[in-house]
Amino acid sequence: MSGSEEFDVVVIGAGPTGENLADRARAGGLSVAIVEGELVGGECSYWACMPSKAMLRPPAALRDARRLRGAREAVTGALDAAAVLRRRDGFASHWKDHGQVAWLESAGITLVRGHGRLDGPRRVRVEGTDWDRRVLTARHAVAVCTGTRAALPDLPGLGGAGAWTSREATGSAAVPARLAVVGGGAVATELATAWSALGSRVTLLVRGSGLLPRMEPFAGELVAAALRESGVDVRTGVSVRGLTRDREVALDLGEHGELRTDEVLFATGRRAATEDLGLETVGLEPGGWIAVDDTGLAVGVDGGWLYAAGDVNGRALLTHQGKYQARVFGTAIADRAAGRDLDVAPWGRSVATADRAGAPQVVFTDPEAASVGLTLAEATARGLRVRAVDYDLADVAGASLHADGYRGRARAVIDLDRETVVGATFVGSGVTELLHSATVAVTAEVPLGRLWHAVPAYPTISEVWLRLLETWRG
Ligand SMILES: Cc1cc2nc3c(=O)[nH]c(=O)nc-3n(C[C@H](O)[C@H](O)[C@H](O)COP(=O)(O)OP(=O)(O)OC[C@H]3O[C@@H](n4cnc5c(N)ncnc54)[C@H](O)[C@@H]3O)c2cc1C
Ligand SMILES: NC(=O)c1ccc[n+]([C@@H]2O[C@H](COP(=O)([O-])OP(=O)(O)OC[C@H]3O[C@@H](n4cnc5c(N)ncnc54)[C@H](O)[C@@H]3O)[C@@H](O)[C@H]2O)c1
Repeated sequence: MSGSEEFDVVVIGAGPTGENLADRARAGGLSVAIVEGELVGGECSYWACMPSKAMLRPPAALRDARRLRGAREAVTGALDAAAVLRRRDGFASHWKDHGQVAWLESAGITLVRGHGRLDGPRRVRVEGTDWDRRVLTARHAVAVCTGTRAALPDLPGLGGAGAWTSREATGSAAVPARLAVVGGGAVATELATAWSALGSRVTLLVRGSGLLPRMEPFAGELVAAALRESGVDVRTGVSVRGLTRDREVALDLGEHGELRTDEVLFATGRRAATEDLGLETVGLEPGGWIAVDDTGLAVGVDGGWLYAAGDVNGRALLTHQGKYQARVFGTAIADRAAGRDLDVAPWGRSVATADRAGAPQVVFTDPEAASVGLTLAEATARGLRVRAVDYDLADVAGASLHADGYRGRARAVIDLDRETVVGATFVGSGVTELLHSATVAVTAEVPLGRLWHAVPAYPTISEVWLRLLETWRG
């Protein structure tokens, strides 16, 4: 089949960002087509957030029980890895997308399956499997929401070695006896944690000096110490020079010798999925991140019609930030189409200010690492006059009740001129749900004087807020 159809908005990529942007534009009264080349739901649903967290939660529950005298006595068996992976398969919807397709239909969004490419201003050419080509024309906007792919280093032997990316590492049905993980970011640390708990002997090969380099240094230090205690061989300052596979994989580590393993996961970052997107037809360079302004408009494209949201613009590679941008940019598209004024002052309705000032992240390692806003180093680099206030979470009553021998730490980064919190980091078991309180404090710019009246319930881990404020006041 071949044809040309017109919609108010055409979205390329139906991951969490594309779905939400389409929904907002539709809610604003616009007709919307969404183009998807693989599964509706994107990376997050099938090969990233959902399956990885489903693999991490059962081991975490088991660890929690084992950390409590009286409860640990009731834990008599071992983790059932096969059952964990079957449960994981359910959270990945068995890699089928009919649930999300039904949602698109209920929202009145037209799904066009196939690979989308820009074909000049406001036009998207789609190549499908059961028809040659469809051309979609957008009256108001095209939104690129194509996400990222794993970025692999250019190493001798990598192509033929059957190395894992995050896709295989979140989808494997078998537990490798030995697994090498290359990288030190969120993907590497979470998947090293998961596969180690499921029974693999894991070696973590980190090029830099520590883990989780985007967070406060103590986050990576605490996570590395716990990984080592759980049996993971964490090696820093190590680079892979090349690899070969016969029955097993041999990694050349240069002066650090050779490592033999059954599987190797490269968790070495992401690259924008823009290399085969027709960007050259609208004057942009293929292959890179698509830079946008705070309303989502692509920089360097005339006419105010091309938007990019989510991972593909490189602002914050997190599902919730992609969905946030989708809400903001989708509403801006509808407002512009209706001729309504935008609200572009910082924190206004039409701008994604939180990407730069208040993006939260939880890394679901053991201990969990949760952060929002700026680290001390980032705040200092931005020229802010700041002070870091630290507190040992083990000294909080709620934490000591949560686990025997609790280990963890908290930091608030205080803007000394405005007396507000510009960043916060919590590392410890059970801190994930604490993070949103910090996100509210940072994005609402709550003055410390008022935060003093926000009383945390006793005895919860949230009492760390009181301790941080007491430490600040001295
Ligand atoms: C292992 C792992 C774990 C993660 N865990 C978390 C987590 O716990 N929390 C969190 O917030 N973030 C997590 N992330 C990051 C998260 O997955 C991404 O931020 C999120 O998926 C980005 O959403 P998106 O919609 O922008 O892009 P994607 O989810 O990548 O979706 C893009 C969609 O576009 C489609 N597409 C691409 N090109 C085309 C084209 N030319 N034509 C048609 N369709 C196209 C793709 O098929 C895909 O469906 C994790 C990432 C990884 C790798
Ligand atoms: N829980 C979560 O929120 C979560 C979980 C996973 C991923 N994510 C997001 O997905 C994105 C991708 O995560 P990631 O961990 O893949 O990327 P990353 O960029 O955070 O970390 C990549 C790591 O690989 C290392 N590296 C890069 N090239 C290398 C090379 N050639 N050899 C050896 N090491 C190399 C880097 O030094 C770094 O430690 C991040 O933005 C992350 O926040 C979020």
